[in-house]
Amino acid sequence: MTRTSLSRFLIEQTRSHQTPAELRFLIEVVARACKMINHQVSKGALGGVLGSMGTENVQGEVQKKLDVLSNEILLEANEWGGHLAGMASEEMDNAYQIPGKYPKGSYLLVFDPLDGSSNIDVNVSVGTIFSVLRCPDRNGEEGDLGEEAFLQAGTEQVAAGYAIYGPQTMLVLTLGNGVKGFTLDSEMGSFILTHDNIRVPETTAEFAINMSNQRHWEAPVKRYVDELLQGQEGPLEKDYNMRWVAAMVADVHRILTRGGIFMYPRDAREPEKPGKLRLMYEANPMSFIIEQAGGVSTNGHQRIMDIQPESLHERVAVFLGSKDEVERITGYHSK
Ligand SMILES: O=P(O)(O)OC[C@H]1O[C@](O)(COP(=O)(O)O)[C@@H](O)[C@@H]1O
Ligand SMILES: [Mg+2]
Ligand SMILES: [Mg+2]
Repeated sequence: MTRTSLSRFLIEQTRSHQTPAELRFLIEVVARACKMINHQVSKGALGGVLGSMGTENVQGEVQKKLDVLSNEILLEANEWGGHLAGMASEEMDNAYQIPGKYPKGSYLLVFDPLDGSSNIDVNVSVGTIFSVLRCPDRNGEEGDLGEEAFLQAGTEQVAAGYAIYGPQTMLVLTLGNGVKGFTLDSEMGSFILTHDNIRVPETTAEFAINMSNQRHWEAPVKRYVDELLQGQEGPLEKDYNMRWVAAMVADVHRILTRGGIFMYPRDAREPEKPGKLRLMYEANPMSFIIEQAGGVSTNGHQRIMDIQPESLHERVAVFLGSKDEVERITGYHSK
């Protein structure tokens, strides 16, 4: 059986003029960093990587040792590539400019270095989410690459992907022409194409939401979940199953594999925030992947990828997955 590695796949993309060489190189470097993170994650207690750092990130969340380590791995791997102008991460207060005169590379990389970090210490799947944007053209002007350069709608993404560190380590990638899944062959040290054309089934009987927040939800979400729970006897006339891994990567990966709807609505716990998940690091890359796989992604009111970000660490409500279900709950928001 001939196997297509991620490198081979990317080379073919460049040969057929679908992916610029610089972007190919950037994805290769990110994939290499994900392999290194995978290695650290898999060491667990043996590597002394479990537990908290005792610090907080810009969003006031306690940082795990692996949050910080994964962030450092991604920064270091990408710092000298020449293809990037800057990076932004869930774990850094401000955007990071590649040292040297601006502009340098053509792209910007944004990432959630370790998603689902509450799962680390209990040995459940975690992941890395990333998104690639073009660096705005500044006509050769020098100076700091400010936060504004990153504030681009999700529709501007040129690539997005995630790595999932689970029973198998996989890299799922879109370059804007469908979604491919690569499984890490750890003996060879390479990602091998195993899922050629990932598609989200249009209908589903599975949902994912943190039910413990039910009393804080807004009316449309309460109504929809109540209908799901009524099963056969309710208006949707079928029984639904529920799953919640508490790592967006793992929940989205399941939806890409067998359909479903993922929801993290805004709620009354922190009414001033539009949701928990981060627009730039989580919602936009996952929305790009889901849409490229034939699914739908909204914040209940509009397509997530159409939202114009106003700040780097902006949050957003998320409803994504199988078309019929996402359209139903989005419709409930307008009633
Ligand atoms: O614990 P909760 O509130 O259910 O939240 C789970 C959500 O939080 C997140 O873990 C946030 O990600 P981080 O671990 O990167 O902060 C999502 O992956 C997941 O969907
Ligand atoms: Mg996350
Ligand atoms: Mg994270």
